[in-house]
Amino acid sequence: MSANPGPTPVLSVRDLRVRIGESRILQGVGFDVAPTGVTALLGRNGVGKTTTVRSVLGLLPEDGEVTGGTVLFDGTDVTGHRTHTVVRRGIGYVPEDRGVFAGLTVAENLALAERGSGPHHYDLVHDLFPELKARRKQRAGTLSGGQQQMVALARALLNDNRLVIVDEPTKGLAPRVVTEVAGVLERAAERVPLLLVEQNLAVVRRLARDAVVLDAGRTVHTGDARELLADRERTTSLLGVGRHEKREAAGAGQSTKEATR
Ligand SMILES: Nc1ncnc2c1ncn2[C@@H]1O[C@H](COP(=O)(O)OP(=O)(O)OP(=O)(O)O)[C@@H](O)[C@H]1O
Repeated sequence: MSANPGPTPVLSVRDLRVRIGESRILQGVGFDVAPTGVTALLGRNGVGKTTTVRSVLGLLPEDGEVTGGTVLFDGTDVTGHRTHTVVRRGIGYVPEDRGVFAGLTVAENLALAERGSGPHHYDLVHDLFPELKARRKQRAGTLSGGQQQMVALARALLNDNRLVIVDEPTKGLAPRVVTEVAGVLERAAERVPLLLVEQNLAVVRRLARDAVVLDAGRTVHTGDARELLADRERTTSLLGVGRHEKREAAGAGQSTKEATR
C-alpha cells in the first residue's frame, strides 16, 4: 500500500471505516504519509477526504463513529481517540476555513495557538514567514487570503508537530493567491510533513511527492503524485479531470471541482 517503502510513515491509515448517522461514509480508506514532504489526498467532491482527516483527528460529528480499521500516528494506535489526545501527540490541523480569528491581530492568533508549555517555535515561524512578524499588530481579517493562510500554517507550526494536515487551502482563491499559498505550503513542507487535501492539480504537481486518491469512501490509488498526474487517462478516470487541459496549460490552477462542473 505504501507509496514509498523507505522511511517509516508518520501516519498509517488502514481499512478505515466511518459511519455518520445511517450513512457509511468511509468503507476502506488506507494510506501512509511519509515523514517528509507533501502527501496529497485527492478525489472528486464528496468522496470522503474531509471525513478521513477529521476521523484521524477525532473530529467526527456526534452521530459519527469509526466502525473499523486503524489509525497509527508515529507508531501509536490513535484510532477513535479524542481530539486533544491526538493533537497533543503532534498533529497540527489547518481546516478548510483556516480557523483564523479575523478580529484578532496576527500576534494574538499565534498566542492563542500555543499548546501547553511549549516549546513554541516563534523563531521558526518568523523565519519561514517574516511578513507575519512585520504584521504582528495587524488584524488577521484585513490580511490577504495568502497572508491568512500563512497565519493558519504558522499556528500549526508554532507547536512541536510531527505532521500538519491542511484541508483545501487554495479553495475559492484567485489564481495569483493560489500561487502565493502554494509558496507558503512549500516553505512549511521544508520543516514538517504535510497531508494536503487539494483539488487544484497544478498545486499538487508543484508540491506533492505522494498521492492518495479516494473514490466513494475507499482508497482507489496510491503512488507517485507526478506520475499519476502525467498519466492523463488515469487522472481522468480517478479524478474526473482531463477535459480542461488547456486551462491547466495556461497555468490558471485547474481544480477537479471546476473540471467536474
Ligand atoms: N455531518 C455529516 N452528516 C452526514 N453526511 C455527511 C456529513 N459530513 C459529510 N457527509 C457526507 O459524507 C460524504 C463525504 O464528505 P466529505 O466532506 O468527507 O467529502 P470530501 O471528499 O471532503 O468532499 P469535498 O471535496 O466536497 O469537501 C459526502 O457524501 C457528505 O455529504
